[in-house]
Amino acid sequence: MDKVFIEGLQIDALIGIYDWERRIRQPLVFDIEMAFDNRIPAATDAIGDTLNYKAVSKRVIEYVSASDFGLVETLAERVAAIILDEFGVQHVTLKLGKPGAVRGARAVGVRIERSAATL
Ligand SMILES: Nc1nc2c(c(=O)[nH]1)N=C([C@H](O)[C@@H](O)CO)CN2
Repeated sequence: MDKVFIEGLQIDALIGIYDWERRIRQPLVFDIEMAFDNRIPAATDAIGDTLNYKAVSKRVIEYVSASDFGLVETLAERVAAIILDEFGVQHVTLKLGKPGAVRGARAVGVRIERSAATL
């Protein structure tokens, strides 16, 4: 299946389990891959036939900026559900990285795969 992807989408959010983390905003980085049949927009050359990565990015930025979860697991799950529910995507792979959260690691975080069929 074809994919539409969004790579390295950086968004500042309130996230974390420690008291000091509840008082600051931290950068999060999203890599998102969404299954989509790109043959139709390729034939019509029409933006309306695409899975519009700008529209998805805008929605993810809006949601994550306003969120305040403790765990990256929770946030990743909610963002994946939004993509499946609101954009008619059948399958999504989402990596959520929290750079700088662990000294010595470039980033830590989670990678999840979710399907509309199993929601
Ligand atoms: N699996 C997870 N482990 C940890 C998380 C998390 O969200 N998922 N969060 C933290 C702290 O908030 C950490 O990021 C602060 O440095 C620790 N482990």
